[in-house]
Amino acid sequence: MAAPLTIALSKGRIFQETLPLLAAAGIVPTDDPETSRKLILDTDQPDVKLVIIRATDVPTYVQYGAADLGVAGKDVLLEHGGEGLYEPLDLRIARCRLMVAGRPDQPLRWHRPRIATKFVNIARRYFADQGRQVEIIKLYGSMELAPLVGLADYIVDVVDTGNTLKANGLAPLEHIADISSRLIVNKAAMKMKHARIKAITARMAVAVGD
Ligand SMILES: Nc1ncnc2c1ncn2[C@@H]1O[C@H](COP(=O)(O)OP(=O)(O)OP(=O)(O)O)[C@@H](O)[C@H]1O
Ligand SMILES: O=P(O)(O)OC[C@H]1O[C@H](OP(=O)(O)OP(=O)(O)O)[C@H](O)[C@@H]1O
Repeated sequence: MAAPLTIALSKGRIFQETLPLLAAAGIVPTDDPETSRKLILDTDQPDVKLVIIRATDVPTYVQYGAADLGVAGKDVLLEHGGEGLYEPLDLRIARCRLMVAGRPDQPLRWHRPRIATKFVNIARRYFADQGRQVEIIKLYGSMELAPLVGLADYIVDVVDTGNTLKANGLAPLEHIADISSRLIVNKAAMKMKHARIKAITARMAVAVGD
């Protein structure tokens, strides 16, 4: 009898892009998170469940072993810190870049410019590494608004096409990191359920062309 497994995923782009990779590992959800209100989804394998949570909560569930596996953006993992997790596979999905952005025409506050972001740890580390003093303002979304209304001088956010920045008169200024989503594994589960997790990782690795 195989060890039961719980996999943490977020709705939206990660769920959609993870579906074919899960299928390659022989796991097919029998509930759809976009239409179901259930937070624990069944799969075609009776011993494999999916838990559907906020993207930023995925590393926390896996860190504490509430889920054995998860899929999380590298941005979310850098912000979380990665404690209690292994990150065995780059799934190469939900690709984007973490950038500093701002209004190209905006007069800059040279003394401690204000940075609005939901990635406060990443931003603090990035500017500290460069010896730049900044004031970080924590937001939970729509960061692009902050420079438009004078809340901040710059933002730190993910950028893909650049359309959101452009639509708001902002421009990408500095590149912090290339981002993609990663398979993450609870460290204890990696020991206790090693064969099962290794098999899933190997099949997903083939599917992503690793
Ligand atoms: N525009 C984008 N293009 C490609 N990938 C993106 C884009 N925006 C975010 N991502 C990546 O996809 C992941 C999930 O993004 P998603 O928008 O589903 O969640 P979120 O809204 O950032 O999280 P939360 O709901 O916790 O606030 C992000 O962590 C990031 O790695
Ligand atoms: O460069 P672009 O292609 O315009 O993508 C960048 C946007 O994508 C993300 O938001 P998302 O679409 O996930 O909406 P959200 O704010 O609800 O997370 C991010 O916060 C940017 O606003």
